[in-house]
Amino acid sequence: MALPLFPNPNQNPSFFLLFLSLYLFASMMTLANIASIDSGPIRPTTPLVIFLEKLQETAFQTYGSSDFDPKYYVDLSLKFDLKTTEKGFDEIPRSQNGSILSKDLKAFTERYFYGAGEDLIFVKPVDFVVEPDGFLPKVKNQKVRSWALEVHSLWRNLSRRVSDGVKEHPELHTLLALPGTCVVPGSRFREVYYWDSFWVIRGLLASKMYETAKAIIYNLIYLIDEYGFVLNGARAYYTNRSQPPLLSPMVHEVYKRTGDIELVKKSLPALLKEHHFWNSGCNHILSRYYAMWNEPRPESSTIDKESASKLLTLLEKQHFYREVASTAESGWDFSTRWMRNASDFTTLATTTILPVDLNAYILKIELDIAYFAKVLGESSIAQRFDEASQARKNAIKTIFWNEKMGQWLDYWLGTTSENVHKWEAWNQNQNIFASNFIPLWIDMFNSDECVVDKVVKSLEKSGLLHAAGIAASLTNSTEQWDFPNGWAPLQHMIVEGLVRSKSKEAKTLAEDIAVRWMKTNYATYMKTGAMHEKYDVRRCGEFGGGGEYVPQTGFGWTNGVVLAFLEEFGWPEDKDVDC
Ligand SMILES: OC[C@H]1O[C@H](O[C@H]2O[C@H](CO)[C@@H](O)[C@H](O)[C@H]2O)[C@H](O)[C@@H](O)[C@@H]1O
Repeated sequence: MALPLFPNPNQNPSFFLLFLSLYLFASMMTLANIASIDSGPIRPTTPLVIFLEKLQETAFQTYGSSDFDPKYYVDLSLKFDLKTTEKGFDEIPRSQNGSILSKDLKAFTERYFYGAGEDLIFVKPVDFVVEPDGFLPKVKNQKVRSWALEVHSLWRNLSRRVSDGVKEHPELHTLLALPGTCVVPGSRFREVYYWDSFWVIRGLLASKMYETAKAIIYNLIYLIDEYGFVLNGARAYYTNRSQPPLLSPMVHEVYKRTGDIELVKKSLPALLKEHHFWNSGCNHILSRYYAMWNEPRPESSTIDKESASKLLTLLEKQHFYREVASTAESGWDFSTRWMRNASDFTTLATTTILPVDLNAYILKIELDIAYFAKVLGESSIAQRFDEASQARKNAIKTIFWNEKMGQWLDYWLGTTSENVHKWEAWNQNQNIFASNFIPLWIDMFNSDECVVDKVVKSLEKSGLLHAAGIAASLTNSTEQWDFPNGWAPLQHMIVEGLVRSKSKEAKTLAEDIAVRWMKTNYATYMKTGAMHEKYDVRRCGEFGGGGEYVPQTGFGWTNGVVLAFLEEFGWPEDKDVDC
């Protein structure tokens, strides 16, 4: 969702006056959303999701919280129609207080459901070969090369197609009927995820698997055609929100390697729709995350209800649930980045934050649309998006850039009519997060030598750099997108931004970060036979993260970033493979 924002009057006095009158009317509308408790849009879910949530709740009460994964229940598919299943559910024997015996619930689920993930079929991608021609030419070290080939082979373990049953009877599944080959993150994430797909594609390109990369893009375009935007993931319970919008760079990267003009032709209308989803259409705009949902997330319903239990009124709970879903939309679920009070999860305030990274991604969409339009000879679209990208670039500079820190900072909107639309320095969140460096990924910023110089110095002394890469934040919280976790996407975007600049110092830093990350993954893989979605960045090579680890499956975006880094940097001769 987008929000018009005033320029900083100190930096841009002329813009300030120009927008003052236009803004008064718009701000009345905006304030209604921000100041009141939950007046936002809702996108209803399906009867199946509602029923599976009921099953999830029952399972939680019956089996208890130990090792309980609520998502498992909303991933089940039905053997019979919903009415028959509901009847079977009502017939489960219950004691006087309503409780159910474990054995009865187990018998019910076995009789009425297929297991989670059974509606996705393993496939060998059409373009997979054991050792692709021209695979990672810079990797000479034999030990590293054979590891890289193993990582490459993991694409077979992560590739799926949606079973015909889903296409014939979508009402029996929460899985959505994507048309082509899918690559899933792995572990409990059995379905396609939006932003994960970007790093999966980066790795597939290093693996020369162009057809699979295109199939992923066409799946995401299918979601835009069906729903108007790319969903968080390909499940019926994800239809109320998106995820960080990275379709345009996926198309750009694949086009660069293949020159496939058909791909660009088919992508452009979808990207225009997606851009519309993230923007209200007026000039000079910055966007925020805003889910169309104010109830517990179905895939985590038992957890969300527990978190909301200390809130007293329904309105407070609804407001909190929208913040939770909106934070999931950010991909950073969860982090103190989005909390007013770092020790109180119920103070999530994501919908009142203008996030640096989201706006960098939307700027990239605008730049990519302008580029694709030029390739296709659509000059009026090209011109419109050249202008839009200039406007957003200015807004990013004006609202987010902090000269003293050499970082771009999230901007917190006020909640009263006096302060919501007035730029104030103290509304910039001065805490250090990896997201404060993401605009460097955009060429408009990494081509500015003065900016790069400041950002490199700032990153070096930020405290985010550790033995295993870049931490998500400096706050030592229990939230997974905080210290001590380092995530593949953050390593990659920052490194790529540094590499694209002209600065030698930036390139050296990029290689240093990439090598730390690759060594961590190498060591973890040697120790455990897999790579994980995130790492404890304090300890080199030490597996760290929640969630189960599945040998030989790896994790989609980690595999992708490792292969992308090996392609870019090789394995420097003087770097030992051991941690
Ligand atoms: O389990 C519930 C949440 O799981 C997802 O979030 C995490 O995994 C995703 C897949 O790798 C990743 O894209 C995201 O950044 C992670 O935080 C899901 O995206 C959430 O919406 C969901 O509630």
